[in-house]
Amino acid sequence: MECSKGHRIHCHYYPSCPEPQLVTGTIEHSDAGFITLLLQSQGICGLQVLYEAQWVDIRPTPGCVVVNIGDLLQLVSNGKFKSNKHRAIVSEIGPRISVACFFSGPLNEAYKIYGPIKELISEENPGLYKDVVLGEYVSRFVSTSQDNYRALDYYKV
Ligand SMILES: O=C(O)CCC(=O)C(=O)O
Ligand SMILES: [Fe+2]
Repeated sequence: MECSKGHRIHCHYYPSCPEPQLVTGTIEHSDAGFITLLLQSQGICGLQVLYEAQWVDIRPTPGCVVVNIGDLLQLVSNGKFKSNKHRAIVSEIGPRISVACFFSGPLNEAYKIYGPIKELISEENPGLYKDVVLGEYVSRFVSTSQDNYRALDYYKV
């Protein structure tokens, strides 16, 4: 599927803050691509995942990388893998660094099409998503990422 083609690396630096409850580090979102590998600096907790309507801390563990499932993997797996909602909060104890590597497919191939894998679709398991054209999907993601709506929602059958 060429999902590792065109990966991007984002480095985040969250300064410490005396009033962290007043500040957002990274707003609630799910990642748009297939998979994200996330490395966190040790000692300070910041990443939280939404699980059963609660924000759960994902503590940095030495030698471990967090693997986040993204919206495109949810789409091609016809919902078998579910992308997770997450956010990053800031801390009063000190600054935090995270490095995210996004595997989002060949982003320079605007006309690349992704859809639910045909072998996963049957009469009992109908396709849940329409095909997406990668360039259009990325534009939708950029224009919807500031609200609570995901680009993926546009492609539900
Ligand atoms: O800084 C973090 O732990 C999360 C960053 C993140 O979710 C992202 O870059 O998509
Ligand atoms: Fe993310």
